[in-house]
Amino acid sequence: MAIQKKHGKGRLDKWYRLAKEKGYRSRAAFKLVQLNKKYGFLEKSRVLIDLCAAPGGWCQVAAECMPNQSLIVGVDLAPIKPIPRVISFQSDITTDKCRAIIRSHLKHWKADTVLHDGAPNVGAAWVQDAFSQAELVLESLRLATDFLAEGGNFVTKVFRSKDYNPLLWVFKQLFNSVEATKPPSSRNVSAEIFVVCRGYKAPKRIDPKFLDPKHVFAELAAPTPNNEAKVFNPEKKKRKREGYEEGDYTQFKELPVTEFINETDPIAILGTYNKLSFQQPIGGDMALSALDRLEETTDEIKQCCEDLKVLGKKEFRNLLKWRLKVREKFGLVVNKKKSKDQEDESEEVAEIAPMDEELAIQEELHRLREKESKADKKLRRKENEKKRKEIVRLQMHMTTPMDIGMEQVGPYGDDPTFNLRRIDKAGARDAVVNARDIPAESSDESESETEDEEDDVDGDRLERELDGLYERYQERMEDRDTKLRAKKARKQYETDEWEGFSEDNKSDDEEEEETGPAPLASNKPQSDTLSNNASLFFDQDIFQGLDEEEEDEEEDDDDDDDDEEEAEREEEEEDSEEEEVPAPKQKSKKETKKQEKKKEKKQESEWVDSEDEEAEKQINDPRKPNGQLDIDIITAEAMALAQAMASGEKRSTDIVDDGFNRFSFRDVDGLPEWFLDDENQHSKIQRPITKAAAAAIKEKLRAINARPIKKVMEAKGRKKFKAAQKLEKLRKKSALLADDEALSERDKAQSISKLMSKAGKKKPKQQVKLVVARGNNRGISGRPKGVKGKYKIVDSRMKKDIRAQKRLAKKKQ
Ligand SMILES: C[S@@+](CC[C@H](N)C(=O)[O-])C[C@H]1O[C@@H](n2cnc3c(N)ncnc32)[C@H](O)[C@@H]1O
Repeated sequence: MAIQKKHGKGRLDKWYRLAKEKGYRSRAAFKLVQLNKKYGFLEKSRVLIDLCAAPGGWCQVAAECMPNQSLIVGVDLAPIKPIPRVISFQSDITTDKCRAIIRSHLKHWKADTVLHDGAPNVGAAWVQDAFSQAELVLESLRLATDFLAEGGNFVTKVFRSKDYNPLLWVFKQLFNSVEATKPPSSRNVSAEIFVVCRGYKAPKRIDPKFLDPKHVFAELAAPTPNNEAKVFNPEKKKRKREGYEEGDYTQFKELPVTEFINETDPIAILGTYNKLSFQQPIGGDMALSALDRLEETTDEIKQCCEDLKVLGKKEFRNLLKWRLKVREKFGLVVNKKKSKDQEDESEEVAEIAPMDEELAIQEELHRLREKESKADKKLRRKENEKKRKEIVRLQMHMTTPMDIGMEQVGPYGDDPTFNLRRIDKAGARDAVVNARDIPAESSDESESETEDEEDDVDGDRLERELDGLYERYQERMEDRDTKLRAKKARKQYETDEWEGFSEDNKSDDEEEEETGPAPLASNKPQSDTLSNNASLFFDQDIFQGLDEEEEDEEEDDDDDDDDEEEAEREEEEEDSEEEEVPAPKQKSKKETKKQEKKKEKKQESEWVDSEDEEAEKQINDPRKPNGQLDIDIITAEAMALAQAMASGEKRSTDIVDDGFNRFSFRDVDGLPEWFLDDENQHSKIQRPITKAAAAAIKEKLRAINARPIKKVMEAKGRKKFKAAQKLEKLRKKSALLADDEALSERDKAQSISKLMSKAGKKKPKQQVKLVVARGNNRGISGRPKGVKGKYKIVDSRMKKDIRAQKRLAKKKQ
């Protein structure tokens, strides 16, 4: 409050800090922010009166939320420092003078909203203190009825007391809708709630009794007690919910701290009072007057005493502990070890001290239990997360880089074999098992030579293993079904064109095929074209260096090429200028180097890199690596022939024999091309086709055709990408909302669900506006005047053309 002195440190609650941060003059500002968030009355108001406005937090919020050029008038007993866009003055809202000033500011305008956040000032010697909160509310309502426009809003603070219901009744007579709410920024310990009255009925005449405190808050005569009923149904004791005690309308209660030390029920004091004062009452205990000088009375304790309403559990515990210490110091607590007689003497202490200790112990226990359960939860969450990730990886057929596993189980997992459990294909696993014996490259430069030699030996072994693996791989490749290979080649071709957004789109078929480690080309496999197991295998640390080496080599290569060019240039220069340059020598050296490199490259190129290159090769080269012809069976004849061979009906020699027939040696010299084209269709042996072969080919073609075309895939990819982007945007927005401390949990949830539903809605398709090319639009090029968005210029000619086209189409049908 404006006059009441605020103790900055004592009110360090979240809203206080937020208000400071956002530049609001009071934490109360957030109450209006939250009320407006819920009811949205500020945005709709053009004229607003803020009664009891000092220091001006509500006025600031109103100025922020109301439309430009709105009229905001703030009044308070206390002065209000100027606020942009706000007219403020000092007056008592219960007086006619205040009414007149407001009128002078409003002129002929009516107010859309009247706000009232007044509370009778406590401690100051004002006459206005005589008013109770409820009376002040009624006064503000009276003022509101003078200025409110029909349909206007009245927002007021009320305290839960016995006057609350009569007040609500009055509001309901004057407004269409009356809702009581407690914004999150209002302290729970505070009895205040806010009543939002909307839709002022603006009656022509208001019965003065409605706004007269004497009538509104008049006590109803107590009904005559039914003593007979009492005998049979004894009265049950009800909890007192009326709010303030009779005759005690002050909100701020202060107690000398000495009372807190002396009293037998410290917890009740902490719950009732606002402040524990260190000012010693006249004639108080001298020893206690030195309380604030005790070393136990830390600054924190003093701050806690300043405002008990903002304290948390921890602070209360600290205060209780401090009280115990002080009591001990002043000899108010009898030590447990002391004799029983003494215990009897200080009856009160024996009762209270253990209670405090027990409280402390209980709280401590509770805290420990909470901590333990938190740790448990965290562990469980972590494990669940781990499992979830694993499942996702499995589902997506993603390769698991070795170091992901390491995260959880140490640098090499539980098992020093790099945990290659998943490589279950015998060849690969054997190789890995052998490979694991190879010590990892040591970064320690001071390793002895013998260790280096060992490394070399192991390196050779690794080479051998890789050779063996590759040979096995080649054998498997040869055994492959041609159908699957063609399929893969096609797929690979497609993925070359459009990779989409999924990390791994391999089909099950492909994965089944990719059992062995992928061949190496340029030593380093490309993980996105390898099978899971192969990628796992090549993800091992021992392969990591190879990449760099290769890059280095490439770089060297480039350098070599450059050097070579340079050398050549130099040679030319030498020829012309007859200078003595060791270029030829250099060149010969480099040439040999280059040749060596070429040789190496040639060897490497034999190691087919990945499915990608393999597929390409298969497309371009009709031969397999072993020299056999690589023919895909794509016709029913070929399939029938293959079936006959597979079932032993025919042998390869029969096929060769069949090759020699009457069409084998046709004399085509001098024949025209058109004739040959036609002839070729018939000048061949017509082989019988079996039903099964025809069905197999049909099925094959169906499978090929079932795959989406490239454009469809691209469109799908784009759609997926856009959806992902949208989702990401939404995620960011909702995270921002969730972090916004100014919003209540309910508001946050509402805003987020609003966002979601908005995002779910499809944008309506933009309508194309048809503009007829007549008048000013005749013969114009470009956008016609006054037309926004998509448009299409049409004319009568076009209409006729379209009609003619339709007629033709109909005729053709
Ligand atoms: C809780 S504060 C208002 C805070 C204000 N809404 C804000 O956001 O900064 C209550 C105010 O009511 C004022 N007040 C109490 N009785 C009043 C009266 N009779 N006339 C005018 N103002 C009064 C006090 O001066 C005090 O500043």
